[in-house]
Amino acid sequence: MMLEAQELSIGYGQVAIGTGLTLKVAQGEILCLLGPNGCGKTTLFRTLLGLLPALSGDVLLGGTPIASQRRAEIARRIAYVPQAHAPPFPFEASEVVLMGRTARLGAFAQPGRADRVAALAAMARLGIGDLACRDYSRLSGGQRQLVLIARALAQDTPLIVMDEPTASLDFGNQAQVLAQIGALVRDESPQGRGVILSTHDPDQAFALGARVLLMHRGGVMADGPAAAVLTAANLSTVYGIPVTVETTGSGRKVCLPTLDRQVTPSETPRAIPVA
Ligand SMILES: Nc1ncnc2c1ncn2[C@@H]1O[C@H](COP(=O)(O)OP(=O)(O)OP(=O)(O)O)[C@@H](O)[C@H]1O
Repeated sequence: MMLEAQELSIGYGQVAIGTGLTLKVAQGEILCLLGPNGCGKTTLFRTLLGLLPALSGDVLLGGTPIASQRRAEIARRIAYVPQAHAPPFPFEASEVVLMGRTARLGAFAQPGRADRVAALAAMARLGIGDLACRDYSRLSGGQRQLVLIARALAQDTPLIVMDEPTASLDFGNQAQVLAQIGALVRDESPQGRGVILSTHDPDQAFALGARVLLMHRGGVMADGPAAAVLTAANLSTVYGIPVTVETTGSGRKVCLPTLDRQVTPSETPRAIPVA
């Protein structure tokens, strides 16, 4: 299963947020999307999932344009972990996870016992079995994020798209979730799963051994292995601050902003009017 986009333009109405976006991710791969606030990562995800129409270009899921696929069909191929928000209605956390099973069943189908078992197993795997009966709307931001990741696991798809999956997690849970993402990609079905995630922490791309797509000024600045894309020069250009990339004693690369030589904050990209 492969998700790919060719020369995609993304945006809202007549206003393009990004253009010329070409990317692909296959099972067994992690693609890490990095770019400043407001550069269009969430917009790109919503377009890749068929939730927002592309302004131009195609999104192919399993070789077929996503616009021609039914929602239940898409939900069997790709799960989405959005940024966690408080929902307007109270649900038990396990019911939220169960929605991952319902999504793949299609309209009117009811989840059965096997679906409930799968939902609880996904929660147990992420170490949040004890949250099953808690009111989701009263969980902390980080607990909600873990519930949404469990929902994606329960959906059991070959591809998962995660929008800043570690954003509201504490230090320990960030490491736990990164380890889970690594495991998901490696040890599931023979081909593994594919994951696309966005993050504001370039070190995570190194930790995951991910391929990186670096967004800048409405386009793709670079796409390739983390070590090739996350150079001091590229990071300094994209984020507008001096950055060095160093190697730790254990051999992992880390990115360090130089705090005493701050230049201008990275500017919020302006929308590109469609001609
Ligand atoms: N529904 C909408 N209608 C019009 N413009 C929108 C809408 N949603 C987002 N935008 C604009 O699109 C641009 C890209 O937003 P998006 O949320 O995709 O960025 P992002 O890279 O995910 O940001 P962050 O890193 O801060 O989460 C922003 O300028 C934002 O204001």
